[in-house]
Amino acid sequence: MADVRDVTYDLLRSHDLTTIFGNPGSNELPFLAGMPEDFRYVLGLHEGAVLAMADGYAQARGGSALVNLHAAAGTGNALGPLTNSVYSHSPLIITAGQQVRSTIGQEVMLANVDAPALPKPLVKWSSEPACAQDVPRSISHAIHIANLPAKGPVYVSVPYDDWAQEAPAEAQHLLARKTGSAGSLSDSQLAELTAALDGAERPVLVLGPEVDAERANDDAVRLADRLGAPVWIAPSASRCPFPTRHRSFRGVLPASVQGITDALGGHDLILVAGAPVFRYHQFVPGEYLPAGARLVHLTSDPGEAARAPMGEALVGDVKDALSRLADAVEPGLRPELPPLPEHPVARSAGERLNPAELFALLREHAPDDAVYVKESTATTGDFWAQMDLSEPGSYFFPASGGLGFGLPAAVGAQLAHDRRQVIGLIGDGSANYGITALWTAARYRIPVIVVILKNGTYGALRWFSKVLDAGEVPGMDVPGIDFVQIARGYGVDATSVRTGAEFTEALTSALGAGKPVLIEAETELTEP
Ligand SMILES: Cc1ncc(Cn2c(C)c(CCOP(=O)(O)OP(=O)(O)O)sc2=O)c(N)n1
Ligand SMILES: [Ca+2]
Repeated sequence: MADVRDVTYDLLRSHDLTTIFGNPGSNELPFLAGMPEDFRYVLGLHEGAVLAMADGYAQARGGSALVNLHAAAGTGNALGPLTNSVYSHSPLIITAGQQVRSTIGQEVMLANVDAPALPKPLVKWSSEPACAQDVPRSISHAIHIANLPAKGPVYVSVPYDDWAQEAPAEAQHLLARKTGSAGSLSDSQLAELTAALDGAERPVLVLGPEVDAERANDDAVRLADRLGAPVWIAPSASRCPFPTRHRSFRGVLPASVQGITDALGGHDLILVAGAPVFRYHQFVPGEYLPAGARLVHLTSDPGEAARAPMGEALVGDVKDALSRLADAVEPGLRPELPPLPEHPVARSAGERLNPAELFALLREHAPDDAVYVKESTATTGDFWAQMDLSEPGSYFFPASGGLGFGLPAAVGAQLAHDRRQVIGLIGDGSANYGITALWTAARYRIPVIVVILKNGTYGALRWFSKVLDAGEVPGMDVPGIDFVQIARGYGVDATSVRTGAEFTEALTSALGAGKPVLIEAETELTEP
């Protein structure tokens, strides 16, 4: 007689979900007690770090990740980073332990009251199975719905007395289940869009995170080459969908209505692929589109298609659409674009490292296929101006701007990467939201490099208070944090640097260390 727990582990194994990111409580012990030998548990000391590590792991591996949290208190701690996962379309399978089924209504200690409602609207689907016998099917349901478009996190709460119950024989069918999406543009939709692109004087591509997530980067390059079109990354970029030294690359669009319209001025056809239209940030009202421009939006997410304030949208497989368009458009209709100018020269003026110089040194000394997980909000402009990113999966940023993603996600991404070096570029403000992930990196000897950009302040907010004309605002400075001592306290070797030469030496040593290393860089304050 197989019990619910055994069948559930078999189901998780059939979906390659054998790594559990978690932080346990009494409600979780009956599930974890039976963890098979071929599973591994990655302990995070705070559920926010647990969720963000799982998100970094899932995005880096291009698949799902399994999370196990402690009832309401654990789920609540994870909601911050979960705001990012819903917008990065991360297919996270989040499970949470629940009190004994018959006591939930009494709201006994550690009861997760109204559990499925707790993570909404930050999950695509959530459930607490109506009986123990439905637990395996509910988790199967969760796995499939998380991975069907538009992908996203899901949540299943399981009372802890369910695990030992006998599983229904028919649960065995779940182990063989497969689901997939077949949402491609029709031939007539493709033909109409091909004709529009061929007929456009000055088409432009705007690419978003889904292009990188679905590994459609090369398809986008082929389309840009055949169109002779410039390429922008959609605003509030959380991934890098296009090689940044390709002659078509024009940078990341500003996150304001009028800023985008100004940047796209003169183009008559704007093709947006794999991004919402658009993830505005600073409220700068203006014209949604340049005069005479037509916008067509390709996305797998009906929600993105429906909520956009302008343009036309086609919901389908973005990689399939870009690949078929690249085959169909007429090449050579427009002159080849000129090569890109060299990177701007970056110099540090005084006693502290200019972030642009730090990024230039990374470009020079880090592996070409390094993976950057960034959560330093005032240095974004410098980063994109200095970096040469060419491989898919090279860049991750919190998709909804919720801090606490970066440092843990860098740890999770490194756990997914045996070959590529992951480098976290974390602000001295952001670092504190997920700092406990340093312990996990040390505990499991995950060789991530974490660079703390220490300018002593919430740099982006200082800039934003100027944008909002808010004047002097309290709570902007974070002086006096010693990340070297903190890192060492969590078991991670660390060093502090102030010059380019010191940074290069520390980076080179960290690259060969084979263990987690933190580099605290005293940096100048710059603007996004
Ligand atoms: C969970 C959370 N809390 C607060 C903020 C607000 N916030 C905060 C506090 C920022 C400052 C980040 O400072 P930093 O040191 O990490 O980076 P920079 O100095 O480069 O801006 S940027 C920003 O949007 C947020 N986005 N997410
Ligand atoms: Ca800072």
